[in-house]
Amino acid sequence: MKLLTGIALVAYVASVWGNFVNMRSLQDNGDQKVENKIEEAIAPLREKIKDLEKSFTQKYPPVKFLSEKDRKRILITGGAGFVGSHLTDKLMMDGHEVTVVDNFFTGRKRNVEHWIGHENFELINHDVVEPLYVEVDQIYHLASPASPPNYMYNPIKTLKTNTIGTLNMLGLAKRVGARLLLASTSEVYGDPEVHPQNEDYWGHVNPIGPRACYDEGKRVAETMCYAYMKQEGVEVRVARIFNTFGPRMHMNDGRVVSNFILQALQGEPLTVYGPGTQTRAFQYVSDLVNGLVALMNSNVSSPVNLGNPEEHTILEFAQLIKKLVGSGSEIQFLSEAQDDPQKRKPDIRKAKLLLGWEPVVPLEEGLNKAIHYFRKELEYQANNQYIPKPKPARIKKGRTRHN
Ligand SMILES: O=c1ccn([C@@H]2O[C@H](COP(=O)(O)OP(=O)(O)O[C@H]3OC[C@@H](O)[C@H](O)[C@H]3O)[C@@H](O)[C@H]2O)c(=O)[nH]1
Repeated sequence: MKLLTGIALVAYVASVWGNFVNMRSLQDNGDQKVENKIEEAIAPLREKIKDLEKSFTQKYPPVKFLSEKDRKRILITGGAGFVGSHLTDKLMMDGHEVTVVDNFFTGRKRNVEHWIGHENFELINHDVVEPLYVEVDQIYHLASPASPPNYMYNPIKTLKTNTIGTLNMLGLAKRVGARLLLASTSEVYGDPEVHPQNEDYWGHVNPIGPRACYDEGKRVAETMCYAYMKQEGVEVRVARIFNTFGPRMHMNDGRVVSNFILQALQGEPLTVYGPGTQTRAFQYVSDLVNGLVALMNSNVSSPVNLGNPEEHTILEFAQLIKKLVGSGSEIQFLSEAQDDPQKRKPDIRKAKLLLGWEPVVPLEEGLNKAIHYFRKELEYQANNQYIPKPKPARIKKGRTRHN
């Protein structure tokens, strides 16, 4: 009897336990399902938090470490512009401390935004027409509108930037003992009677034509450099920059490369001014930047041409861009721009001999990079519903403001 009762009791306890275990596992399964549902719901939130964390921890392009002795404090005027921002990238990545000064007339914060917050980088919104007080070892003086439509838009401002602005920067160089490199231009040769142009050629410039604000502005800027060198002992370098192109040219720049690429990409006619027989030679921006740095750090104080000597007519150039874009755009011939230089090609023997520099990026390779850049820009602008049309190199009617 006792045995039977014991067996019944054990059986009862076992069945109660079994039920309990079953219930627990049912409950566990339920809990698991709820947990899975919650996990599913919060997974996208977790991803969002990860993205936010990433955007807070700013990542910079890789920067070399330079010892105190080798690290220079470098000022770049116009450093948020097309050429200036590529120069900023190179000098930052080489490990220097870079201060960019720009008044954002043609420069854009976007061009240097990837450095904002970096301990070696500083961005100052300042117009070089006003004096500037900073402690630096080298000054790359690039500030000036450079495309004909931009520099003709406000000729008085262009003159002030190239004259007063250059005086201010030379004054700064003198005060702090810095070396100054002036970004001069092939436009100092005007509509040249010597071909190709070497540094000894004095040029052929119309002093009262529409281009004079820039051409003469840069010529007097060169004069100022050598006056400060002779009279005050300031170390100067003068780069005569020939036509340059590449990513970060402004959509509205109005120079031939950006105009043709944008027109070809949008299926619009490529606007050739005049018959298209005028010639130019185009260098890719990275070649120019390497040349500028080589010149700054050389002992060559006389002017040096920096450009790619591969010369093409503007019509050939239009056809090449059409081909590379794969565009069906027509070529449209418009009236000739006043005082447009008819031939231009740099003689770069001096740069080769004294700096060991010459361009290395083939034209088509550079153009493909620029085309890729402008294609992306168009997509970006389309998403923002705004596509600026390139301005033609015509003088604007009416009064412009200058300050
Ligand atoms: O849409 C266009 C734009 C320009 N052009 C022509 O293409 C040639 C090149 O014109 P750009 O405006 O690109 O440049 P430019 O050679 O006139 O001036 C440039 O010279 C060297 C640099 O210092 C400066 O960046 C800039 O002043 C000119 O003959 C111009 O008339 C066109 O045929 N169609």
